[in-house]
Amino acid sequence: MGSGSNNGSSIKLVTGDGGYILEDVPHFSDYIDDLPTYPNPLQSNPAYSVVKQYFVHMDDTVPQKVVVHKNSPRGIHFRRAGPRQKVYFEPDDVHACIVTCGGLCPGLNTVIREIVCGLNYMYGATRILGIDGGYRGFYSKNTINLTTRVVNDIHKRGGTILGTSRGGHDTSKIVDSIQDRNINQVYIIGGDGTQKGAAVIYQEIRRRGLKVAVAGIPKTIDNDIPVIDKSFGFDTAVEEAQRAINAAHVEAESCENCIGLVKLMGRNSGFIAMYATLASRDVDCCLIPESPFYLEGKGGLFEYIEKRLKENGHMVIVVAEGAGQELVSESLQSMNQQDASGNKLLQDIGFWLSQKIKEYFAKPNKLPINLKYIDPTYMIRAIPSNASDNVYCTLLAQSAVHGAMAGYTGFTVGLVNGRQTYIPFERVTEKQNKVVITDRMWARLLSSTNQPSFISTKEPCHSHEESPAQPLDGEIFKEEVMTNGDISASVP
Ligand SMILES: Nc1ncnc2c1ncn2[C@@H]1O[C@H](COP(=O)(O)OP(=O)(O)OP(=O)(O)O)[C@@H](O)[C@H]1O
Ligand SMILES: O=P(O)(O)OC[C@H]1O[C@](O)(CO)[C@@H](O)[C@@H]1O
Ligand SMILES: [Mg+2]
Repeated sequence: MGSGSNNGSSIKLVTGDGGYILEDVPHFSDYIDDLPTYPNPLQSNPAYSVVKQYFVHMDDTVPQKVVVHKNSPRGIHFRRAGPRQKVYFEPDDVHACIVTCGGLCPGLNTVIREIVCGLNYMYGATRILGIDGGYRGFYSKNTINLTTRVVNDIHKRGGTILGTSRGGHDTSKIVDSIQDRNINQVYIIGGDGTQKGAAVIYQEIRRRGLKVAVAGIPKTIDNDIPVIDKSFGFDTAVEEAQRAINAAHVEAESCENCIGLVKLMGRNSGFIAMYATLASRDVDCCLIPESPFYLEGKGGLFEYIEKRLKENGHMVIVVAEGAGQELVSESLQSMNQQDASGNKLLQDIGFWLSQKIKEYFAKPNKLPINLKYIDPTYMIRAIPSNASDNVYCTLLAQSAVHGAMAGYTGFTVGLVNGRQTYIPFERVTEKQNKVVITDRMWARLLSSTNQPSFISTKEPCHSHEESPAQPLDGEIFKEEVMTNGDISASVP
């Protein structure tokens, strides 16, 4: 076994036989000497002490890649999440806080609830503060006392009882507030931006030599966080999107030459649109940011709509909000506006597309059409999480609590190949997860909708700089298949 850190990266690397690499997460002992440890109170907890091997072995790790060839190196692993024999906090020492940042997502309240209940019921820790309204709440708002009583029913509600915001990340003010309040466990729930913010908070805490654990719980309705199998709330959102698609289908079927158009969320990644389409089977065309499309001419959207209406008398189109942004900018003046976090504000592709389709079919000799536009974007993320997401949120929250109690810090919890793990912040913030349009999942979608691929007949309307060329089976590349359908490739 060897250890060190990667070139140009701060990740703790441990190497082993057969090309084994552990991308480890930081621990208090990396920068604070001689900290006392205590036996894990779960050892005498009647619920857990009956579970054989309840504690995670210190050497347990989870491979990032489970599809391997006989000569493949063992590759990258992440530390397995779960309770450890020794903890770094006594129950009365713990002073935790929880913050939620970025957009809403089903399951936020469940994660908050389960952090509070996990700390209390598993570790006897009761001092837990809620930070009001995202990062800026650390230095501009009063805190909220979170007890098991306060959080008891919150998982049945959508949104976040703590409130959320974009922007306002002032690292020194946030860490000053953590230090002034004697907080020693910080649970940060949010998307890619939030995890970047959590990484700098961790670095500043470490620079100040504080015994404060920083744990991230990845949240995003867009499912754009890399490495992890999928983000919580995604399933719930896809399920809710079905209702809108179903309504569009019922409307479209009910009158002649009718088009039902549904806009779904997905700023840079079209996972919601893709999964909702695959699940529904009523969709004739799914447009996502990763797959450029065009309207006019051979192989274009209008030609396909005409064909489908002639064949079927109706059709359903699903468009992700980030799709075709270049097309919209070409015809409307692009304003290049950003939100408070610096995310590009999108033009309304759904409304624009509705207008364009109506204009096209209003021309002489074209089919007279009816178009029903449904925009359920905020509805799919403002609902409570479904049963499966509730369980998933519980496991994520408990994993975060176990990690912080065991002295790990600077980590994001995440499901990797079905196992709970601790992942270094850098791994989940270095890129965004996207639908790979040369992957089998997108091929499945194309074959289910029969839509044109919009590839090759015309120059793409926008480039693919961010997504590397993805090889299919049989090429000389190794491929890394994630359960969310992503494939990332590297030369052997
Ligand atoms: N590079 C960064 N460094 C520090 N803080 C950041 C960074 N990027 C974003 N943040 C902060 O993280 C918070 C959330 O970011 P953002 O609004 O991009 O949402 P997100 O976490 O990506 O969630 P989502 O995109 O799923 O809604 C904001 O308060 C923002 O200021
Ligand atoms: O709440 P806001 O700022 O309008 O956020 C909208 C964005 O947030 C997301 O839901 C991600 O959280 C995107 O899908 C969407 O573009
Ligand atoms: Mg984001």
